[in-house]
Amino acid sequence: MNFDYRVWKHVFKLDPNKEISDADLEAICESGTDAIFVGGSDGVTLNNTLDLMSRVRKYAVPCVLEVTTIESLTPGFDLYYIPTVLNSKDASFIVGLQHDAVKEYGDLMNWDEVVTEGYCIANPDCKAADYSNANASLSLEDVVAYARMSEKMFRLPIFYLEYSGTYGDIEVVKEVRKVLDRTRFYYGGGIQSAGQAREMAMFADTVVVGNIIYDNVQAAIETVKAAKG
Ligand SMILES: CC(C)=CCC/C(C)=C/CC/C(C)=C/CC/C(C)=C/CC/C(C)=C/CC/C(C)=C/CC/C(C)=C/COP(=O)(O)OP(=O)(O)O
Ligand SMILES: O=P(O)(O)OC[C@@H](O)CO
Ligand SMILES: [Mg+2]
Repeated sequence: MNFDYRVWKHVFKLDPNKEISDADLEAICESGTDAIFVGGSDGVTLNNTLDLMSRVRKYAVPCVLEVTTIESLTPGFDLYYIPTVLNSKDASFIVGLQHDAVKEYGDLMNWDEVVTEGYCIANPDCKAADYSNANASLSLEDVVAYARMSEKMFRLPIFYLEYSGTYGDIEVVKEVRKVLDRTRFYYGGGIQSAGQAREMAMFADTVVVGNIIYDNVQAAIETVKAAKG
């Protein structure tokens, strides 16, 4: 197990609001992926988060909570990924919810476990865009500027290009690659096959695979080797 998120090339994102059988969960956790992320954009509660965490914890794989609601925060994860939605029209999703959480938990926090993700949501039709009130109809130049801001202005550890639910534009991914050096480049959205995982992994540092887990677990598992090479 390697807990250094800076070397992860492939991660699975499990949604606490979705059912997964024990057999499929075992296959996912033992697939050779670098980490399991727990997160979703709706229906995430403390109960379903705790349930999924305890099931993933049976396996020797790093387990990360991607925090989308303050109610689902719980100890027990290896790392806490905190999104800031760079292209939100609502300051709550850029710094507001994070401010509320740090006010409440600041004294308890182990900052070594906290990793901030600069999210750029590029699929206007996804739930995450709706939930965070993002201006997700972006040109290539818009996305590249958010990537540059993440690294050069805000020194964020992660820039996350989020196409949740749809396969992204490879030309955009290629251009983002060119402007990121120290900030880690996460790509997520619509990966349904080994070929797509391999294509995105040529440019992104870390490939995130989500929904296909629930539709075709075998196809999901094949993305691991494809992304990690
Ligand atoms: C108590 C305790 C254990 C404390 C530990 C200390 C600690 C780590 C504290 C953290 C403090 C902190 C700063 C917390 C942040 C709190 C918070 C609520 C932040 C908000 C972050 C934010 C802007 C969220 C919105 C971003 C977003 C929309 C993400 C969605 C990404 C995603 C999961 C997309 C996929 O969704 P899905 O449901 O799968 O969608 P589809 O159905 O379309 O596939
Ligand atoms: O569910 P998919 O479309 O694979 O996207 C993965 C991840 O980026 C969602 O936050
Ligand atoms: Mg999903």
